[in-house]
Amino acid sequence: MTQVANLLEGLNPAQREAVETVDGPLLIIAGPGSGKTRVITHRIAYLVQEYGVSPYSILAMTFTNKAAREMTDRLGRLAGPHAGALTVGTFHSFCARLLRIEGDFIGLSRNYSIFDDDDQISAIKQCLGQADYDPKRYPPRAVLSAISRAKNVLQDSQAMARDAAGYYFEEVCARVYRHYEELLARNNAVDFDDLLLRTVQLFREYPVVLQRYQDRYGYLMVDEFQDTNVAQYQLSRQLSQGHQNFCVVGDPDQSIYSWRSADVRNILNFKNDYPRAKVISLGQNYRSTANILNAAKGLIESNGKRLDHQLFTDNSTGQPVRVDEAYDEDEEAGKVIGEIKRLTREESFKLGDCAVMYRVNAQSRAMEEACLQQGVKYRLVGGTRFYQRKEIRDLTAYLRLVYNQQDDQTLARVVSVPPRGLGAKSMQQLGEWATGRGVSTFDAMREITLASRNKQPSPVSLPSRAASSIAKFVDLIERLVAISREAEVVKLIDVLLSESGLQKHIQESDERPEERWENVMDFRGIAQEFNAETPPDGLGSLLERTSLVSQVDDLEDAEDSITLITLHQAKGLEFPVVFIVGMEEGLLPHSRSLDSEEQTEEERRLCYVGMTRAEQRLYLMRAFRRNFRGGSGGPAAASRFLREIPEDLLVPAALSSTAARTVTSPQPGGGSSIRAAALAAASVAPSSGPALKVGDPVRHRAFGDGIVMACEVTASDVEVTVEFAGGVGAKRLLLSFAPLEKLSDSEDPGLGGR
Ligand SMILES: Nc1ncnc2c1ncn2[C@@H]1O[C@H](COP(=O)(O)OP(=O)(O)OP(=O)(O)O)[C@@H](O)[C@H]1O
Ligand SMILES: [Mg+2]
Repeated sequence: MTQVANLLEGLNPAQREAVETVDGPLLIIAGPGSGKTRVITHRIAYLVQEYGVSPYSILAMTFTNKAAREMTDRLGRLAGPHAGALTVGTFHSFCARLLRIEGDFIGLSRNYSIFDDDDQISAIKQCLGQADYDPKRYPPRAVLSAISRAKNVLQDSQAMARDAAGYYFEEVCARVYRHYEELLARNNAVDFDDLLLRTVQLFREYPVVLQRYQDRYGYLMVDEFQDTNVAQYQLSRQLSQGHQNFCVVGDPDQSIYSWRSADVRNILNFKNDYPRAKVISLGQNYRSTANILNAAKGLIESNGKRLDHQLFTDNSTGQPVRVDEAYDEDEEAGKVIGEIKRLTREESFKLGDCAVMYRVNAQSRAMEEACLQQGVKYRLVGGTRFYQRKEIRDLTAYLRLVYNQQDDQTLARVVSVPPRGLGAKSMQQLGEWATGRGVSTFDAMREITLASRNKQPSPVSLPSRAASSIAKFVDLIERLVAISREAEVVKLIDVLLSESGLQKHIQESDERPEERWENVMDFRGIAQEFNAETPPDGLGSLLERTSLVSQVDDLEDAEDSITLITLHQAKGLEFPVVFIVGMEEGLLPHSRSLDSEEQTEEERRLCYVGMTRAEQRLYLMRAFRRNFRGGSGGPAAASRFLREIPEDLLVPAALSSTAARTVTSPQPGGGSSIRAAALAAASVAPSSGPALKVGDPVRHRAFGDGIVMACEVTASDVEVTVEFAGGVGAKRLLLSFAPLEKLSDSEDPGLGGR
């Protein structure tokens, strides 16, 4: 009994009510950090300890495996040895297990396989062929997405076809879908969406089976209910039909998965589907300081359609949210790491207290590198490490071969990306011949090419197609080698990308071509740093850097390490210190979301989720330039979200960067009064106007003297065009960063009046 008392003690009255409501449907809608997940875990422990409910009959669904693990951990502490008998997992893991046992009913044998992304795409390609559709007109990725959407609303191919009548693309997809179903069946396989769909179908067609699971699971709970899709909701309804002991917790303001067909309307439907449902809201946030909470609330209020609910905290005010700006993503990363080091040195924080969150995976690259340079351990949640991504490995393999043609290992990788008609058999023959003569594969290729150029018979008998492929390949590599000896690294990369066909290969790939190309451009941005070295030393240094970075896998699970994580994956988690990087228009909100208000609102919720992960410190960072946008590093305006946060809760942080890097571009740090004025103008508040006007004479630390030709106020800065004397010409500069000094009129360099 004392244990039960303890279970309830740590709860406020609303939470306690939720825990004690053990029978019937229960809907808990509440904001971040209000204890929703805590209520679920306590409720489970309470059911077991107070009511003697068998843990075997409790099913709790979470959204990610990580969340499931965290809940099991918390339950281990609360429910002790009972915890093992509980079923806690994601919808997908629950269904996968169920289908292993019951799949026979619907023709799936026990050893069925689950198709991953690559498998799915090649299956779709095959099906497009069977149905006689041109994959150029019907991109497999788009077809697969349409099929996935149909599956998420529980449509099989027939249902999809019925719905598609009159919409040509959908009709095509429905036909491909039918072939795809057959293919999956032939392979005794399912895809990710099928796990849910097939389980719901199984329950529908075999009530006996459903009955068994209804009997077993007398209590059902779902966390993060705002992110369930139709299939997940349907499955929960089936399971809870009889007893209706169904408890869901969620927060409409944190719904961030509509792109995966999650439907926040499930929360609203809940009240219709379960009219007896008790609704409880939890108003108190226990996670964050008042400043952090209020900043987040200020942001989310910009969303139009919201269920209004109260959210307050008794926590201390805490420090203001810190906002800082950097020249580019590397400086941004350097500043973040510098501040984290300071927090661990001067305050009581540990590395494990700190998390850095970002919108897209490509942003992890700069952070990973800064960690490495500074010897700070990190763990990357989800996502492949930057240098291990396929497109980056392909590109660096080319560079490595150009640097050292004796590397057979690397040649083997490069030779078929993109495919160039050199089959495994030819390569094997070639390899054997080379080994026999004790030369590298590339040298052997060179000999063959030389022979054919001199119209001599080939020393190895190869199909003529292979021989001509080899000659082309040798040509390509030799040309690149020549360039590498005289040109800057970036130039080499550019020629390589276009002439090897790698660029086309990546941009036309089926798998996230945009994101992959962004990664390549990000890599190009890194390479820029080595441009200054004499060729081919720059290439050598670049390669050294990349291999160093990819050799530190063992850092991954280190306990005392900072966490690098996307905003999407951060859902449900909490950290004492949070940095959100890349607060820029086009990134957060993401450019793909800008054409619809609804999607922009989802981006705002995503930012809200990120901010509300923070317990004590929150930092919002932006960079003026970001290399992965296309290598040129176009300037980006500050995120509108920064302006939407109440200004009095923010302070400029002016963090110092620890990154040891040589910068050739204009750098923050000039001490002129114009800079101060411009910084004020460039703060998160809308600009108060330029401190320079057209015609003003100015002096730049590097470019010399010039005249202001144009001033343009952007969202967060002032862009000035200055015509410099002495053959330097016109430059466009960001006022807040350019080391510009206004001259008195008597110092006019004499260009004026044009
Ligand atoms: N009554 C309470 N007393 C003390 N701490 C609490 C109380 N309720 C919740 N907490 C703590 O507040 C933090 C947030 O709780 P929890 O993670 O359950 O919130 P949540 O509503 O699930 O948040 P999110 O919406 O972000 O998932 C946790 O550290 C939790 O232990
Ligand atoms: Mg939670």
